[in-house]
Amino acid sequence: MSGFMKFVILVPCSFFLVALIKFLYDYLWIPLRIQHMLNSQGIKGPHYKFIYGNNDEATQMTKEALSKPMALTHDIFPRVQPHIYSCINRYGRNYLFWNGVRAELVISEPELVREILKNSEKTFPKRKPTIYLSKLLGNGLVTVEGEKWAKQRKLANYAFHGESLKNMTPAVIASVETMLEKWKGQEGKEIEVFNEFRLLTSEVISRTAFGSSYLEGEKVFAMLNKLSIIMSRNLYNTRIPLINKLWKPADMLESEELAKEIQYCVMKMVKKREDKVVNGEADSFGNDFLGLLVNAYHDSDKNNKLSMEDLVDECKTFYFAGQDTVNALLAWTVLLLAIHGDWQDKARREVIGIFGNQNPQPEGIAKLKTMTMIIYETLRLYGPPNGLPRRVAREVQLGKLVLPASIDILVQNIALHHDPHMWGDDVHLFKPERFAEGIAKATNYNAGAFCPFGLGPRNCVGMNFATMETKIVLSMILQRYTISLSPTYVHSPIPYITVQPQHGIQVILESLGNDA
Ligand code: HEM
Repeated sequence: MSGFMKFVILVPCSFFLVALIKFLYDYLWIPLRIQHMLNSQGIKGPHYKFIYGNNDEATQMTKEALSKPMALTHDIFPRVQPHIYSCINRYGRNYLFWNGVRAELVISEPELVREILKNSEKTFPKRKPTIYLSKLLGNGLVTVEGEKWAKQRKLANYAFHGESLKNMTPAVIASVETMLEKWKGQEGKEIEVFNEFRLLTSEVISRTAFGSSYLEGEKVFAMLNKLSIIMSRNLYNTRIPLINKLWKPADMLESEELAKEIQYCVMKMVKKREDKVVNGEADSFGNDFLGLLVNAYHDSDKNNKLSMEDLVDECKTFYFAGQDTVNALLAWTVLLLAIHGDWQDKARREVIGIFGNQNPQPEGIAKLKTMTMIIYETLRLYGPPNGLPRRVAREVQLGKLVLPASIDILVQNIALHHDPHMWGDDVHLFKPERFAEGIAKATNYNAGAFCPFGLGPRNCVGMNFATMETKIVLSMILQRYTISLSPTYVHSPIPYITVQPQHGIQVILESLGNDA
């Protein structure tokens, strides 16, 4: 064989060999080493399967669990996260899951949860978002890191706290009034409230944060909703090396299209704000959240400046997070009140005692103790199910464990909230009295045991806004109607980013004759 021929054969062979060794190192050696390291510290879990990890089992179990409705109980954990439920029962509260080739340490021990979430800025930061999540939220506040996060968080804190919240009350009330106006004449008939609350919460976030109406954001909401469904069905999707670079599945193509379209719609809204100032119709970009963002986009100080891309992502984030979450909370609370007439009566007595037949006002809202207990208990039973994702930035000690750098962590809040060791044998019953003396007492001063809004620096920036909105909506309904569950209701909680009622929530309202 000539020297040239040897060269032609040997060079590609050596490349192939190096690539193969690297591939086996990444996809076999590293996972097995991590598995051994954690197993030897007592962390067990289903075994690593080459490339796919445990994703196929998780997908299969979820499909099966969701294939039919369930009895009307609140024991939803085995249904909405069957794989996690079965692993916790088998391997304990902390176990190792293989999301493809990524090691994911699932944690549901309150002390460790607290430590992770309190140190979410540096030691346990957020993960790089999956492709589908980045299409949904981009570099918005939920996913962004470091200095950019600090800058964006400051703006959001300002827009959704204290005085700003008080100023939003009239817009929330006006949106509820529009919904209630539509309900007039529907007494004794069936109303599907999940969809009603979808429109309402869309209207509320549009008016309060973006100074527009639901109609203006309608397209954005619909597209974000589609993106969140696509993301949920790809939650346990394995990324196969190379193939994912060469071929894009239909879901990916659709997500890219939707993300482009959303960007276009949001930029149009921003332009409208800017034009008002340019045309002299307004002397500032406004004091609402969109106004603050547009101001930051025009800021000449580069420390405060926001790029157009970040502005669009922040709008996407708040349109989505501000609507989807409260929509689900309201719907499940109404279901629980419809089933538990005693708590419905207690909540109504409290509302009438504080507001009479008048619209809610901020000072009174702060006094709604029974309603706060009901909201906490609803969030415990039907809170967001997918967990809080983090990663380990560098080798670190967590409790007694030593964790290797760059593995992922999943704080499993649904497991925490449905844990009988923490909440007792009646864990699946709706008992708001658990929270009669506050969260600290209910959790035995274990901050990590109940965190529907997260914990630590990355906790929910919209928490006060969400509870204020929920309390206003429920107060205004309870002032006017009794709620009972329609016999047509089918209990089928389904996990998207929030837990949603698959077939809606059908209730029957009877007027109390108090048209406030
Ligand atoms: C019932 C309603 C809500 C629930 C249960 C909820 C839940 C959560 C949770 C658990 C987190 C922490 C995520 C993590 O640690 O990885 C979070 C963060 C966040 N939430 Fe909410 N949320 C709600 C309403 C809202 C509303 C109304 C808004 C906007 C107005 C909002 C905007 C955000 C944002 C931007 C973050 C990220 C904060 C950061 O990382 O600095 N949320 N939410």
